[in-house]
Amino acid sequence: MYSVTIPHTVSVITPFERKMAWGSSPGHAGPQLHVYKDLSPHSAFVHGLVLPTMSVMSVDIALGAICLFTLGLWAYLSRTMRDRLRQPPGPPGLPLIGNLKDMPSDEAWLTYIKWSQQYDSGMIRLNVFGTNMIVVNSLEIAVDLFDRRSSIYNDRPRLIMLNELSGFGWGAAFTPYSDFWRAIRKAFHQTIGPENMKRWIDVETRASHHLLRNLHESPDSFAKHIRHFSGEVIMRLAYGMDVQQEDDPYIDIAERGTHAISATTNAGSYLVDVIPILKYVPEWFPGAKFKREAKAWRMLATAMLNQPFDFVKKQLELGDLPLCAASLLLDRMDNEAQDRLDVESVLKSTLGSMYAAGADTTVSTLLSFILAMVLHPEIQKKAHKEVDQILGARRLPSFSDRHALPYIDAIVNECLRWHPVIPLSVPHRLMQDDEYKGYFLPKGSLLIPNSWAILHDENVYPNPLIFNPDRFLKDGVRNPDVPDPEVSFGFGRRLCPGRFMAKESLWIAIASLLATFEFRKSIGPDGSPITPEEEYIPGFLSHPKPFPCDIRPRSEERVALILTNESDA
Ligand code: HEM
Repeated sequence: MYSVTIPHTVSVITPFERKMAWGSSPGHAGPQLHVYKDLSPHSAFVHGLVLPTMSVMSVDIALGAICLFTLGLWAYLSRTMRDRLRQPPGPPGLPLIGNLKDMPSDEAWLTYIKWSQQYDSGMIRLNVFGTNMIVVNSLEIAVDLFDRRSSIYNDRPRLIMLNELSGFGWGAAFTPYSDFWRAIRKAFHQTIGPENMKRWIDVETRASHHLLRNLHESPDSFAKHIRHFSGEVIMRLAYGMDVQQEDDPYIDIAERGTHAISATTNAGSYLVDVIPILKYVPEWFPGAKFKREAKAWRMLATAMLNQPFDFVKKQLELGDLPLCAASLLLDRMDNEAQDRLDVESVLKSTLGSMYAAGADTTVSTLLSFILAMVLHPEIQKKAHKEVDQILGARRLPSFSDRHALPYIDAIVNECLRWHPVIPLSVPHRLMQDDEYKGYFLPKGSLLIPNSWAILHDENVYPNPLIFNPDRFLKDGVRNPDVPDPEVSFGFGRRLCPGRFMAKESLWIAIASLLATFEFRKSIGPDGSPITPEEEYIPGFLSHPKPFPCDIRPRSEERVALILTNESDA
């Protein structure tokens, strides 16, 4: 009844050998052709070796298919059940799509806090199309995983739209955990690490003076001036470039590049990140708009990476490159053996990442500062008082005043905490299976730190929704019992390498703005003040929605200070 075909490659093996034969050999791509000594019609059939005759074929196919299906289903269910039982709790989800329908579109961090309360767990597990996601809502767990187990919790997910299609793979924040990434981190440390920040004091102070002048000229364009401040600091510090005060072409490219990055990193924007095979859809295919967008963004990504670096090369040839991160790195890299890596790529990625990761983040925090000042005149008054005690209307602040202005430091901290720029921090990818507090965390899981939840923990920051710089002070000085909002800069080995620069730029800008300007509610057409809403644009990076604001110099003496400050001479 049966005809058995044994191909040339077939061998006869024992049950032990059978165990070893499945999937264990290098390069093995699936079941191999073997016939077992205890060959029974069905077992042989299941392994695809028997070509049955027509008379019993349909019955055998049906039986075989049922067996296969049952075995597969059993394996799938038992694995899923086992993993689910041992994984952190979370909404149950549906077959195949998992929690796709549960995923919150707006202010996701609030939904994650709610689930944490509902499931009484500091970590929540979600699954979308088979991708395991673990939202970390508690500082304790974040420290345990990202800091104490940092060697396995600091990779990044595969970002198809951003890295592979749009060409932003050079960005440090999106680079996998690798030697290349380590070289970039080292370059950051050598240029804007804590002991190097003194080098950039003049750059930051000068840009803050330009900010004051621009604001005096056109106060209604305050958002544009803040953006320019941040761009000016980074372009000068990274590439030694003195940018134009209006319409600078390099800032323009970098700005457009960062917009593209925001558009692609907003969670759920692109289906191709969930269904990678879509990457191969041709551009002309209906619905393949993402491919055409990616093509345009690739040009921006290349320009953003190369154009300012070409400027550096040109200045080097002319012997006219001032002290900047590029000049420091070129000096060091010449002296250090870095043969394994492409030195120029490391350099370009480091410098390009400064703008990509540093510009928008600083802008958002400064806009939150202005919003807070408009909403809380009493806090602004207190800040003015502190600044005036030290500076009067005689001079603008400098970094040497910092120790004497604790309230300004507290305002910077509160701006970072109140509306964290990245409320759900950049996802970290788990590099191997792990177990934590009895839970099984599978390799490849994406860990999403809920920075908002941690920075709004009532036990640490009472009344967390209220803007209150005093929470960081005790008897007028820094209260050591209240932690700095370092969490706003991320976690573990991926912790923001630009945080020292960010905090200094924020400090000098905020101190200078308070020394010279007053921020008030605008007056509406009916003559009554307009209270701006505390509303933020949804997205990966959180920005205040545009709001009206009346900005005026505090006195004529301060106008004189703004117009005649020394660093512009
Ligand atoms: C208010 C300002 C800033 C905030 C709130 C901020 C916040 C963050 C956060 C949350 C991360 C992700 C950390 C993680 O994955 O755990 C990050 C990464 C990063 N930041 Fe910042 N950042 C700021 C300014 C800057 C500046 C000024 C620079 C550089 C000039 C910079 C460069 C970077 C880089 C390169 C990364 C990627 C690090 C990596 O993946 O290894 N940031 N930042």
